Amino acid sequence: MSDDEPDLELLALLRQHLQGKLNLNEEPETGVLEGAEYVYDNSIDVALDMRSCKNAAAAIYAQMQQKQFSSASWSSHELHPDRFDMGDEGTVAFIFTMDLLNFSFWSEKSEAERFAVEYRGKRWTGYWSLVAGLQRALEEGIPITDSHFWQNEEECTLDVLKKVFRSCTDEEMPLLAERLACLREAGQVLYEKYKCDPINLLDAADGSAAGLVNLLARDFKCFRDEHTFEGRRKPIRFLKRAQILVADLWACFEGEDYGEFRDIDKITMFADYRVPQILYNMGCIYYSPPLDQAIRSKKDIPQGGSWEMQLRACSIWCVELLRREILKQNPKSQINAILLDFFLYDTIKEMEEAGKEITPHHQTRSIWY
Ligand SMILES: Nc1nc2c(c(CN[C@H]3C=C[C@H](O)[C@@H]3O)cn2[C@@H]2O[C@H](COP(=O)(O)O)[C@@H](O)[C@H]2O)c(=O)[nH]1
Repeated sequence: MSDDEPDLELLALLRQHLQGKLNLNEEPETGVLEGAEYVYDNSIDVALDMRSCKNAAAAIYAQMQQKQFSSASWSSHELHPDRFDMGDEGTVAFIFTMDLLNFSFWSEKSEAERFAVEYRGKRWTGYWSLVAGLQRALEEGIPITDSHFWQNEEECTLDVLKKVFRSCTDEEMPLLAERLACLREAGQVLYEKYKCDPINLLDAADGSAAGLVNLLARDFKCFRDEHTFEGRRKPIRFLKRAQILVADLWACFEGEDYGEFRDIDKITMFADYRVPQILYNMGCIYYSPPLDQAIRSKKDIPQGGSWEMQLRACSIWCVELLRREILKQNPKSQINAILLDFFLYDTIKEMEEAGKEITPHHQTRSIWY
């Protein structure tokens, strides 16, 4: 659109504002917490144990203090991009690509046989296989974080994506075709609306975390993680990858530059398959017998079904209650849902690494988490 052409979308927004239908000065909301509480209030298969939540809040706070857990912990992971090495634009492109593809790494195979990426002399599984694959691809000269590449159907093929995430076992990364579709769609949307660069998306969000989450959900189908719950007219919004994208930017840039968001505390826990697992193992949430049995016997839990919706929403609500309890016990606490979530994810991974006896996470194969 040339400069002298009127921006019809902006004119429509201004007209609504002048008619009092829309307050442009109003800070945006994502609606995630409201939806989570609604599902929690209407859940029969997932419940919260308040006594355990109180105890867990105290234990978590003590451990976070002891570890001096902060947004700086993000960059301490050896595979996460170092923004000083990669440059600001390269880092934003990396994180955008990473959170476009940040879903569904779980495997039914053994540790030795499950999908794994070999990089820097180590075998990386789960989320870290994604990060390792991206880092390795860049080192091999594959422009995997460039949206022009994603749109090039001759160059960015399924075979190239298989190479990017090639496994050192016989198992391939799950949902590779779906991951390619996410890259294609994102490339197309960035071309149409954001001059091919996710930096322009950040500029459009104008420093609002909720605003950026809403832009991602509005413009990218592959970020629009919202689903109906038992006939409720308004969909329940989880927006997990849109939210973790904002959180990863905030943590990587330590709240400055491309990580500066005035309303970062509006971001909720990210409804994945790991945090519900640790909340269950801490006794904070518990399940109806049929759901408990299904998870323990590693049955597939259908995406979008009532059980899965309750699992995701009640976990968001549980982390919100933990955050409030921590604040009540420690009025000076600066812990937001992001740091709590990151800590819980890292903790369950450490427990698994240490061979601790933990019950399985729920198994839903989906592009949403
Ligand atoms: N709620 C939540 N979900 C998270 C993460 C992360 C990694 N975040 C890093 C950044 C800062 C933190 O300190 C972490 O080091 C991945 N996931 C999700 O888990 C699943 C992968 O599990 P597994 O297959 O076992 O690796 C998959 O759905 C993935 O999207 C998190 O932090 N919170």
